[in-house]
Amino acid sequence: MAVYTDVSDQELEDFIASYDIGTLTSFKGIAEGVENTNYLIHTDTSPFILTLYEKRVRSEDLPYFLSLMEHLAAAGITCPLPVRDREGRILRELAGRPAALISFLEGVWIRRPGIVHCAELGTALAKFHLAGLDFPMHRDNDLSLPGWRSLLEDLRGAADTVIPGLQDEIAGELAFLDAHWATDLPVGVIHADLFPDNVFFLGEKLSGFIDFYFACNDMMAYDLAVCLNAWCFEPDASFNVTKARAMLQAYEKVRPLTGPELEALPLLARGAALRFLLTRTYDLLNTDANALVKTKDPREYLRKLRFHQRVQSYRDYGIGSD
Ligand SMILES: Nc1ncnc2c1ncn2[C@@H]1O[C@H](COP(=O)(O)OP(=O)(O)OP(=O)(O)O)[C@@H](O)[C@H]1O
Ligand SMILES: N[C@@H](CCO)C(=O)O
Repeated sequence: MAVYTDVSDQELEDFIASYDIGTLTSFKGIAEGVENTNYLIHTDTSPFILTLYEKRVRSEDLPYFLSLMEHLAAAGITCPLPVRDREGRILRELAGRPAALISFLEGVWIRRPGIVHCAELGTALAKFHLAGLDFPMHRDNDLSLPGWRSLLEDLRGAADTVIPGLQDEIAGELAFLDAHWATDLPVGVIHADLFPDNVFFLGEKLSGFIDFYFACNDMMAYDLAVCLNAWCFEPDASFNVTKARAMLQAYEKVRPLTGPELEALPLLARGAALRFLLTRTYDLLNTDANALVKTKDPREYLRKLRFHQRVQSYRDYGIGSD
């Protein structure tokens, strides 16, 4: 997360007093992340995370995210739990923004995930997908094809100021994905942003997922495609097929992929790479210089996209036999 919205000491003290969680002892803004404002709160009972929802999160979607966390926790998936105030409300308002207090999840995120972390992720992601199957609410993925198209329009040619030629390259990829995008794969609740900074570990054991604010109903294999991008490339931009194999095999032990899901993986990986290339380019061009936030590099996702464009089959990701 980041800090886009400042909260005064008095506002925060009053806010915390409306919960039955003890007295506020300290709070600080968390600089990590790019989407929402997060504060780490300590009371004399426990730590909590206070989130103020910013630009990409629509307040009408918040009940979906917060209920999903409750649903997952009830199904045994470790994730933060929304805290209810004295009137039983989860969703509040603070400093003019929608806000919620959630429990603090123990663990740390892994800066350089190894094979063992990728395998843990595969298992946990498959369990998450199974647990989501009976979640009764629905939210479309607003960052799929139509969302990518409007992001490209919003760039109004400015992508070329980030990387020369980028605007046309994105438009070409979007036209390809428009013509070939998968439509009939198994769907369910997906996390849609499962980067290493959203997955906590205690030692080598995965301790939980955070940051459900892109969660939606979409193709479950698309979630794997996001993870292939976010977990299986090295800092020198090379693809680590051993990590991909570990992740996919662990996933399939819990939820085997169908033939069409396997066939669609290279296409889904291209779509996932384009999604983050677009949002990163957009953010680079539109982030307020005063916000306490470190924007992320779009070039990384352009390289990943080009890698997936060259992939011949899902076997290039380390699974299946010739
Ligand atoms: N429930 C939680 N328990 C412990 N730490 C948390 C929790 N939620 C958030 N954090 C901390 O805040 C940081 C940023 O959170 P988060 O990833 O949700 O932000 P974001 O703005 O949505 O970021 P991004 O979308 O870029 O991942 C995390 O890396 C973690 O340090
Ligand atoms: N995880 C995303 C930010 C949230 O959309 C990225 O690294 O670009």
